[in-house]
Amino acid sequence: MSQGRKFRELVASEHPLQIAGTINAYMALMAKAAGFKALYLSGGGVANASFGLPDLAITTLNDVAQDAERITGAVDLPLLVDIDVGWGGAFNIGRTIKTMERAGVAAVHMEDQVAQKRCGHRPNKEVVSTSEMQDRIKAAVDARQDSNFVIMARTDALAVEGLDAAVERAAAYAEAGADMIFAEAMTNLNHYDRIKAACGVPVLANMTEFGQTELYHKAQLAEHGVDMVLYPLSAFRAANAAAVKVFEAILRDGHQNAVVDTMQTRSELYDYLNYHQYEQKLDALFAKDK
Ligand SMILES: C[C@](O)(C(=O)O)[C@H](CC(=O)O)C(=O)O
Ligand SMILES: [Mg+2]
Repeated sequence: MSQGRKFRELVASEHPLQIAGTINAYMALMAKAAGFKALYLSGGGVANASFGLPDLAITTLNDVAQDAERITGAVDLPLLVDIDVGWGGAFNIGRTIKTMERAGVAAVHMEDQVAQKRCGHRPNKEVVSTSEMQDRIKAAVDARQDSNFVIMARTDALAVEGLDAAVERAAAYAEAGADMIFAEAMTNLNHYDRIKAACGVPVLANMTEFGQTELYHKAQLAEHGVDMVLYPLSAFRAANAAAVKVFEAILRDGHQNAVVDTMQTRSELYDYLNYHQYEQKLDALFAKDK
């Protein structure tokens, strides 16, 4: 079964499907072990973590594809990838879709912001016209090889044009061929009901922290028409705060004893990596004559 098909089946069977943001392959292994069934590669995360850059349209297709491929190479769960605005015109978008499919990705989300995009939860966003975004979607749909590969359209319009416009856009994007809708930066639970009723396809809610949207319970979201709940950077933010504490403690104390208890142990690390199995294989392959 293709990864796209797996993703679609999960969306249909989980109410709602919770999707874990995993900044790299090792995080993906941990999210799978914790029980998540679908994973996410954040565009902001690639910019921040892999490049030390802000989420402001600085990273490119190849940057994101490389990180995506590292995750799909390590974990077999379906991966949703943030492709920002698709990185160009129709043929660029087509190339993006083909590259993501080749990288083993299940689904992508592409947004209706202008090329100089911003984080969805920051001020001064601008969106392209509805018809321009419909063209982006048509180019993406046309380029996919597997008809189950998921093209999700994200609308950032709520903050720019208001709810009615965002609802209309969601419907227009589904009509243009988007399989699913990412309702970005909603400020009320009822917004999801409106979007869902208008577009008639599965809807994603973004539970990113410190943004415009309250951190709702998954059951509340499901009651309001949400099919997928995204936690794009939750583990990344937590790991970052932990790292800062460790750096500060080492410099302050001259040793790391005060923070060792907060660390994942060597044996836990090895469990996630299946380390011992690799070692045993080495030993079996290259047995030393004693
Ligand atoms: C989902 C998102 O596009 C991402 O890149 O992870 C961001 C998340 C964030 O900045 O908190 C967004 O919502 O724009
Ligand atoms: Mg993003």
